[in-house]
Amino acid sequence: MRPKHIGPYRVLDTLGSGGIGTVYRALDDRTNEAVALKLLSGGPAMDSRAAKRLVREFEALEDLAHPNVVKVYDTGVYQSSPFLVMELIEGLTLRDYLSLRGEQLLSNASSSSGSFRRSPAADSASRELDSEDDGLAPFDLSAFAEEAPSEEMGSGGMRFGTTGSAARLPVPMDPWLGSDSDEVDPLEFELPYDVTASETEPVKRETAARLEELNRPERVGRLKDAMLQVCEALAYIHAHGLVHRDLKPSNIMVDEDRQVRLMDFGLAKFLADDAGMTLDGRMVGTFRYMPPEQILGEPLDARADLYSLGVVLYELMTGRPPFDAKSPVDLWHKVLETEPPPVLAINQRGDPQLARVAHRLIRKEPDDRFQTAEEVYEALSE
Ligand SMILES: Nc1ncnc2c1ncn2[C@@H]1O[C@H](COP(=O)(O)OP(=O)(O)OP(=O)(O)O)[C@@H](O)[C@H]1O
Repeated sequence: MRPKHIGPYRVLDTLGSGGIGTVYRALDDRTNEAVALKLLSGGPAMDSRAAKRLVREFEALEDLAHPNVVKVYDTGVYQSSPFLVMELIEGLTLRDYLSLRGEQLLSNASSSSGSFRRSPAADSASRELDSEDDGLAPFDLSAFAEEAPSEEMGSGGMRFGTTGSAARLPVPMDPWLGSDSDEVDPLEFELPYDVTASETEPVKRETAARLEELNRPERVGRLKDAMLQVCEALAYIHAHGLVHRDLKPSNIMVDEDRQVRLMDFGLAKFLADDAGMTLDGRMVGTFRYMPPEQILGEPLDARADLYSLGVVLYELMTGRPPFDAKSPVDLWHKVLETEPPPVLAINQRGDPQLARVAHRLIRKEPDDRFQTAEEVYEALSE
């Protein structure tokens, strides 16, 4: 049940749930200011001492201040669960922002009174975009999709080892590979053509239309601009010694002024060790965006985030992830052993510069990638 009050914050409604908790829209009783409050609950079980310890670590996030990084105002413990109070972003996730309907929502917002409040209707409309308008991969169909499992896949959450869906290396746990994930086909998204087939393979009409939508100059311009802002945010958090570890489109929001905010940075660090594992061996992060070194349980650095950024860019350019599979083991195998189809083989009219950047970001060896977010920024600006 939704709490009415969490500390001095009056809970107004639920913005959504993710792998480690629920985000509420709330009002600070002291200032009457609207905030977003993230109450952690899906992570490792903890007593109030552990929660307090975690909150003390979260306090470091309050010192961060950057226009592209969501502001953390406050932290606390509510019934043994840590919470973070953040700037409330009235906006869309990056994927929705880049969709046609997202564009409409944004232009309506800026042409009206300027208030861009995500209504539940807008949220559900934007969720539909993935399957209908945007031509994007069926994130919601795969058990290892990046989007909120609680909303779209029942109990299929896997991020931060959500209850009943934990995965350990080297052997993924059975519940995760159970019947639910077998029933859905994460490869349902149709490629414009079989990349292994002859060049004369006909391009399906509706798929060509989807690609056309992905390549609209307005959309590509917004994609590039958003990527530049994400690079600025990453450069900032990396300079502060943080690795995001769970970068994905739903952790990137864009407001009506087209200002990007990176969310959930640093949380993973506090929930996992250097290699991205929790104490009980569960992986922190979202499988689809994990670099090889994270899959292998190796220590992570800022270049892990750059890999995830590359997956995001690849997806947003092609409508499908670079690696897709029906089980985590297959996915990990592909990430470790195979090369993804070239962006421009899937989307022939994709922006070549962006495609080059995406491929360099998703190189398997961290040394072969761009080494810093600043380098990515420069490559995108060329
Ligand atoms: N500061 C914020 N302002 C407005 N909406 C937010 C804010 N933080 C999160 N949200 C929204 O709340 C919902 C849940 O967020 P949450 O971060 O819990 O989920 P997630 O990103 O899907 O998963 P994960 O826990 O793996 O990051 C998302 O729809 C997100 O856009």
